[in-house]
Amino acid sequence: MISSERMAMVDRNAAALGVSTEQLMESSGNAVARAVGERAAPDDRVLLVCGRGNNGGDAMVTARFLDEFETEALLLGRPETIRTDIARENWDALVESDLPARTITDSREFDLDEYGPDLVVDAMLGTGVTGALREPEATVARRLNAADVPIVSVDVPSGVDADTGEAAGTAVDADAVVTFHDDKPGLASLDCDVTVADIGIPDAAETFVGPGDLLALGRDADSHKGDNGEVLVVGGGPYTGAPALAARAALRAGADLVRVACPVPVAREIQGYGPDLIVRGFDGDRLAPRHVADLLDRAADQDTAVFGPGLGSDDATLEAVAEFLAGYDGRAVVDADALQVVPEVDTEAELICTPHQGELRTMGGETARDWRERADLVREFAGELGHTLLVKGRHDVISDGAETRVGRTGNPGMTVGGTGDVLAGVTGALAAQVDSSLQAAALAAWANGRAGDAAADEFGDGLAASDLPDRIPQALRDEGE
Ligand SMILES: NC(=O)C1=CN([C@@H]2O[C@H](COP(=O)(O)OP(=O)(O)OC[C@H]3O[C@@H](n4cnc5c(N)ncnc54)[C@H](O)[C@@H]3O)[C@@H](O)[C@H]2O)[C@H](O)CC1
Ligand SMILES: [K+]
Repeated sequence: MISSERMAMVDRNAAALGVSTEQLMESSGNAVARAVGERAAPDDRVLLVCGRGNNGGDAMVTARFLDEFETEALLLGRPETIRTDIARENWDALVESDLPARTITDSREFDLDEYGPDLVVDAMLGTGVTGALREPEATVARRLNAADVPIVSVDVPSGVDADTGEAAGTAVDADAVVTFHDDKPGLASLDCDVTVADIGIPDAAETFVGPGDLLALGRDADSHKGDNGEVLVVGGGPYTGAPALAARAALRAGADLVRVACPVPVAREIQGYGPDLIVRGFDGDRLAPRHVADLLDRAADQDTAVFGPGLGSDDATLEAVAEFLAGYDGRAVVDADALQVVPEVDTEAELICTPHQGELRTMGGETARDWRERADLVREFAGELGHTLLVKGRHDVISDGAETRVGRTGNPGMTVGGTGDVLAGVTGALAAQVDSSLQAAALAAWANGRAGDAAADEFGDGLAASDLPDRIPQALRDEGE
């Protein structure tokens, strides 16, 4: 099963791998033609009702594969208003090839008897539908439903939400659906025959994080709690730079407000780094259990907490981390020494743990040289922990026990100290902006690696962790093909 949001991501990732949407449309249209071929008799009249989006584009391709039938393509709207280049090219190809193709702009022009079809292909709207069908689609759908003619829908019956199976108004009552790549959650509840067609999307488009995953950002902006997230970084003690790196990275990854909680001496030093960070020190030179109540208070107003950068591994510090997590029920990123308390702690919090392979072993997890084997081990361990794991390596493996993604950006120069702190900060910021922890962690690993690659272009193996944060914004942008 795949949601429409994820499908759009996979589609974009496939294009980044060199499998264009145009190629996918060709396969989709071909698959629909095969399904029609199985249902139609020779000389049958087949009417393809095409909308102006890519769903319609699929059926325009289908028309080229159905020349043994009496096929006619009907476009709802003027060709100039076709919404995508690839759909328009497929329409133009029909017209140029002198294949039967007509357009109507007004539903009053739609008279099914005029075509007398033995079968109708419904390609008015696919996953791009929002709300109730508008005109002329709504009237056309009603007339198709009223006629006694079999309907094969492309991807999803027009007007139906592929995620829920619901329709906000009239929707096509399909006899069969040819859906692409994977089954859609909304189709099961419909009374029709569903065929899933392989359209040649490589597995890599789902497994490897890519530019398509950026679609998780900035969508549904209205539905988010705080606009772009508030992050609390808890770190510092034996190390000063770590919490500052994480905090700066979180800002660059789009968090609106980043607060740092750290020992007073560390706070003084971080404040010297500039005006962007809101730093508040706690007494002493290490995190200790006496600080926990105040931290829980502060964390309650944040979207995410980032725990670990530079905290060290004093017994009292680890005890404080465990106490914090036991009392916290929000979303938190846990990194570095703080990771070792995770397996023992009983928490309501939703954690994203970012160990390297050594830290993973300390947590009780197993690892393997081969990334595919490692991905299986990480998925099992994430399932046992009940948290999301982002295991760093040449291939970063991200899993929540159910789904697994792999990030393959980055370079050997990134083994320098501090790049993990940057990643923890980016993860915290993205976890404050994206609904799914898995998605946030996957995107963070990918963007951090890209920032590292951009830094390596300039500095080679001499790159420093502090080169990364300012390269995060570009790394979170889709530069297109
Ligand atoms: N995902 C893939 O890998 C592939 C999918 N393909 C097909 O493309 C469609 C989705 O195409 P898209 O252009 O995004 O959207 P639609 O064709 O569904 O809609 C187009 C257009 O319609 C307008 N619209 C939205 N809501 C309504 C409404 N209620 N009434 C009228 N008009 C409406 C809106 O402007 C939309 O932009 C997918 O289903 C597959 O069939 C490709 O083949 C490539 C591979
Ligand atoms: K459709």
